[in-house]
Amino acid sequence: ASEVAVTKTVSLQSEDRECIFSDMLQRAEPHSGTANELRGMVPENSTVRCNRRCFGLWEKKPDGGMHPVKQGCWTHVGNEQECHSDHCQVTATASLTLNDTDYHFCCCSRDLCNANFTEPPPTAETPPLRREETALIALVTVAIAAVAVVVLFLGYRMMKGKQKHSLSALDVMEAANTNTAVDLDHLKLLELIGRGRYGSVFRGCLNERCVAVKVFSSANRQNYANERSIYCVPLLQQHDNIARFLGADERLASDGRPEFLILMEFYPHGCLSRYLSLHTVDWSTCCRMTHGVTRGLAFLHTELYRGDQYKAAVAHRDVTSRNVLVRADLSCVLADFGLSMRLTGSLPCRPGDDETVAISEVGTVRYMAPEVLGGALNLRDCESALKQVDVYALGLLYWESFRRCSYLFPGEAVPEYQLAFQAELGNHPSFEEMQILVAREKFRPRFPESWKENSLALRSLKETMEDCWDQDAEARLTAQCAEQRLFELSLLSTHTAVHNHRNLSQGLWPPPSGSAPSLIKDLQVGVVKNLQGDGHPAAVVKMTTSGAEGPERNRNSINHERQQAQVQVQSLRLCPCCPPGGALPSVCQPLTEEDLETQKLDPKEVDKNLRGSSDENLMERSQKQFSSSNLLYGHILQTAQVLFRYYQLLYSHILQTAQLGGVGGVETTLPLPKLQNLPQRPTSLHLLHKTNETVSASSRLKLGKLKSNHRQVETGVAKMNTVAVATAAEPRQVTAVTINTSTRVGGGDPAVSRVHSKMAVASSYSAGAPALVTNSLIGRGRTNPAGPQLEDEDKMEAGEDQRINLLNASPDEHEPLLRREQPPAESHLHLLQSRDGNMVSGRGSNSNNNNNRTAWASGEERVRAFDPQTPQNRRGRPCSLDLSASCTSSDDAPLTDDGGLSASGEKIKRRVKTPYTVKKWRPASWVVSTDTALDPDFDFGIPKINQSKSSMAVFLVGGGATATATSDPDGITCF
Ligand SMILES: Nc1ncnc2c1ncn2[C@@H]1O[C@H](COP(=O)(O)OP(=O)(O)OP(=O)(O)O)[C@@H](O)[C@H]1O
Repeated sequence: ASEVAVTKTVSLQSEDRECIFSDMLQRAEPHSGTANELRGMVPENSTVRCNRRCFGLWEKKPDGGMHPVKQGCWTHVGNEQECHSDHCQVTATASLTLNDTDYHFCCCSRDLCNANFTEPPPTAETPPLRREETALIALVTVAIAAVAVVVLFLGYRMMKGKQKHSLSALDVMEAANTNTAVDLDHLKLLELIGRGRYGSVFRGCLNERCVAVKVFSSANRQNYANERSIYCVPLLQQHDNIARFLGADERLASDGRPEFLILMEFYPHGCLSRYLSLHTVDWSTCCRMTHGVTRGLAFLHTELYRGDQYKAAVAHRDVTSRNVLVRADLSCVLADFGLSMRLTGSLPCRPGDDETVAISEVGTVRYMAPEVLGGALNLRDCESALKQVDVYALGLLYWESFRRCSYLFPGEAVPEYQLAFQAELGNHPSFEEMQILVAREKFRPRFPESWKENSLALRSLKETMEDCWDQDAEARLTAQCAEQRLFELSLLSTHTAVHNHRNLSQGLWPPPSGSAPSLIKDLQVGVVKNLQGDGHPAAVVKMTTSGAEGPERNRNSINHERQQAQVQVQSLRLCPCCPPGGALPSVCQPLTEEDLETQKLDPKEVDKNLRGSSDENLMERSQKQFSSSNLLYGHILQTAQVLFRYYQLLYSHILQTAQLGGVGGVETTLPLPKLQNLPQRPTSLHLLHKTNETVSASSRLKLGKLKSNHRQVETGVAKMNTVAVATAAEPRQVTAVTINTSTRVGGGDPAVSRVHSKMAVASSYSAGAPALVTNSLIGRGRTNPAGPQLEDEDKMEAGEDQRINLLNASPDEHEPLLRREQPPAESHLHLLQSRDGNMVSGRGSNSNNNNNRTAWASGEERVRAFDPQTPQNRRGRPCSLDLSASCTSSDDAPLTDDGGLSASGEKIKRRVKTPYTVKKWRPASWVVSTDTALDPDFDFGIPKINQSKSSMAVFLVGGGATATATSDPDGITCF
């Protein structure tokens, strides 16, 4: 036991420590501490004997010095591992701040180790932060994170942009069928050939090849990038009427700044305005030029899929005659896509945002559409709106072009070239001036004085221009429709179309021959030329039904396929309105041989024309139904079929008339040609004349400014509607039919036969069934809706200053371009998804026909784009100049082979009610009598029926097979 006690004592003694003792707080004696008491230890010289551990507490005085507060034995029972150090080391956790005084605590386990303290090592834990510091740190952290995110995002964007550019470059190579071998180092710039708003154009030489090089300064980089990216739109470069792109590059200019180059094919004639300022053009050239531009634009506007390639619809947004280039063969291409914009399924503009401004306020002021000038662009349907803007400018381009068409100014000087509105506003119209003139006053370029001639070509041409620059954007033609119109115009023989009129006006027709004429000319119906001739002489149906008297009558003709023309009338020379054996009325003149000649077309040539106007490049590749010519051909064929049937009936009627009227030498019964004899490829379309206008220029002005319904009425009825009625018998006589005009019918006394009525009747002598009801027009007046159209050439400033500067300066060069200095609208709009969630092929466009999408696989969209009856077409305005064909809906079955007399009432209704323009439709009535005797209630053969002004009716008089209404006048059936 004593040994154990000794061991314990030794052990206790070994654990004892001598610690410094002080207590500045209580001034206590060292021995007064509880622990010391417990252990019974006695302090020695401010030291105290402790059990193993000492401690010290120091405070930091304001002077910075550390003073002990308390030192002694550390008796805290805690972690046994604590305080085992030989040095009294202050730890972060043992430091605290009280009342702004820092206290340092330490403990240790060596004798006198608490006499002083040691600072914690620098790696020791940092003291806890204050709240403000923490908040600050958090804030800074968040800010840094945000900046990092932004930087990352921008970096991503830049990377994407670079990727895009490099992709574009690849596309460029692909599209231009070039490769990296195109070495711009070998490019030589030879001469400056033009200067635009965004760059200068040089003729250059690259590897022996003549090229055009458009050089953009760095300020116009965006324009350059946009133009390049549009050229790279898949499939675009395959189109014949889009300028050929050869490559793009950037390099350092002599001043050290970057400049950007676009290489293009060199077009020796330069731009269209330049060419037209130097040359006049003939009809076919002019048609070909304008048709080419239109074809290019139509293609640009069309959304296409071919295999895995997708071509977005693109709006050009700067269609001007300076942005059309002329090839050596005088065909034209669309160029300058610096402001162009991809249009896709989604709506690109949102009202109110900056992009919207970029979308709407671009272009050349002179060619800006009224809705752009007036800030009324339909931003809810940008795709359509932007296409309509293009078509407006296209109309102006037509005007500029055809004013230089020598064939439209026979016997007089062709006026100097003028830009649109140049006569009114000079070379540099301001935006405000254009706003007033075009948007507010609805003014449009005037048609030259000599264009008032109501020839077929001129009327169709003017109508097409007007339909392009219509104030109502939605009523404008689509580019596809315009293309079709131009194609049809190009098929017209101007010589006939223009000169016939004049010949007739001047009474140049030869006197009637004694024999029956082989020519029957329907002065109201128009012209149909068929392609497939067989060498037989052509026949022309000529029939006077226009009420307009005198030399200013409309003079159209129907010229059928020669096979048909041969239909047993080769020896017949008969003017249907001539009294038998009587003097030939002045209006009833047979066609001259010259006219006959002009009606004949070389089938090969026309075939070539047809082929040439198709999108054969694409078609051949895809073998899909893209080709417009196919569709056109469909239209043409349809037209020909309808007209041919009309011709058959007319012909029959004429023969019957001749028979009844005692014209000798004519067989009384001639079988109608069958439908299967129809021409396979008609060459031209039926185009209607109007009666000559008698309104004065001033009244035109007023009418034009009012953009009245007047024109709408006329366009509504100015086309032929052909209706085949009943089935049984062969038609014998058909009379027709004018509105607001006087008409000669039959072969009797002109005084009797003249019908002066709002409604004209064709009394039909028939074996029981009326055969044909024809409404051929025709009111008076003008067609130009927008403004005074007669150009007073005297007022036109002539002279050199009117000419555009051929090389370096455009009259518009310094025109303000109403575009903010921001990137021209990011043209890459969402591809497939429309805002309303529809996919490209599905989005409707509130009846707009401007959203043309072509599915290469089916061609269906393309078909719809051409079909005037589809809801996609604006306001029912037909593409074709031929009402009877173009307005026939696709589900209108063609007339049957048995003579075409089986059309149902429904079909009749549909066909008759197919308006030229829906909104502009005005009533017309057709009455067909099935009685051989005129009803006494008829006034000059016309029943007195109150014609509704808001509806149209077709009446079958006396014994018609179909009766659908009970309230009609007796004996008259209203369909
Ligand atoms: N590929 C080309 N071949 C021949 N001449 C060209 C070619 N490209 C342009 N030019 C000529 O250079 C002129 C300037 O063309 P550019 O496209 O730079 O300007 P612009 O179309 O006149 O004006 P903007 O660019 O402002 O619309 C054209 O008017 C044309 O005469």
